[in-house]
Amino acid sequence: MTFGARYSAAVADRGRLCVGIDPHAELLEQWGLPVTVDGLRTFAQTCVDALGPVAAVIKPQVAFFEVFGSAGFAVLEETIAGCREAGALVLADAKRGDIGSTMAAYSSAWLDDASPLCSDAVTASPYLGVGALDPTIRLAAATGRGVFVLARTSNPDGQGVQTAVTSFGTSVAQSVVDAAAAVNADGSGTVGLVVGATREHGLDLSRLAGPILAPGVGAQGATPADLPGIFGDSADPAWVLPAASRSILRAGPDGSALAVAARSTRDEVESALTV
Ligand SMILES: O=c1ccn([C@@H]2O[C@H](COP(=O)(O)O)[C@@H](O)[C@H]2O)c(=O)[nH]1
Repeated sequence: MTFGARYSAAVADRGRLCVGIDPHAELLEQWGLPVTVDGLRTFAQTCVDALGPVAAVIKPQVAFFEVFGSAGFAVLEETIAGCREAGALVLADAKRGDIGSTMAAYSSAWLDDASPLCSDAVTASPYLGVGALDPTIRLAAATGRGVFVLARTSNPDGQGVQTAVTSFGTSVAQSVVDAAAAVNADGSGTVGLVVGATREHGLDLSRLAGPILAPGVGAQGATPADLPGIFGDSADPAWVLPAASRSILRAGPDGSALAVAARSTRDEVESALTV
C-alpha cells in the first residue's frame, strides 16, 4: 500500500489532525513531572495511551527526546512503537537534511523496518537540494512510507530564504512543491510537504497529490477557522493535515482530558475544511 493510500485511510477513519508529542520542560513541570528521563517516559506513555487510539497522525518532536541523550532515544523508540500499535501513523519530526550518502543512513534510521526508530514518515529539510533527499524518498516509496519536506515553514524566520526566487524563476518553496509533485505523479503520495498554517503561503499546491502538514494551529496562533483561507484555493483539502502540539498537550496530565482536547481540535478542523 502506498503512503498516500495509508494516509487517506487514516484520515478517513480518524479525521484530519496531526497531534504533536513535544515534551517541553515547561509541559513536564505543568504536568507535575520532573524534567528527567523518568518524567519524559511518564509524559510520553500518557500521550501514547490517550492519543494513540485517537489521532490519525502523531508527530513526536525528536528534539525533546534527544535532549536526554540515549535514554531519551529509548523513550522515543517506545513512543513510536506504542503509537503505531495503537493504530496511528507516526511522523518522526527529525527534519533531517544532508548530502545523499548521509541521507541514506538517516533513511535507514527512520524508515527501515529493522530500525528501532522505524516510523511511518519522517520530516526532511531540502536545503542541500531536493535531489539529496532521493535515498530517503526511494526507501519511503519502496516501503509504503512518507517523507514530509519543508516548503514554507510556520515560523517568520523562514520567509527570506523560502520566498527567494530561484534561477528557474519560481520561489524556493514553489520549487520544492514542484519537485514533490513530480515524485507523486505516480499516484503514490510518497512526498508530503510542510506548509505552515500561520500565514498566506503564496504557493500552488494543486498538483501535489500528497499530504500537506500544516503546523502552527494553537500555540503559534493559527486557528482551524483560518485553514480555508490559507489552503482553500491552493490545495485539495483532503490532503491538508493541520498539526497542533502544545495547545493539546496543555490539557494533560489527565489522559481523558488530552483525548478530549485532541478530538475537539480535530472536530473544529474537520468542520472548517469540509465545505
Ligand atoms: O514549519 C514548521 C515545521 C515544524 N514545526 C514543528 O511543529 C510543532 C509545533 O508545535 P506547537 O506546540 O503546536 O507550536 C513543533 O514540534 C515544531 O518543531 C513547526 O512548528 N513549524
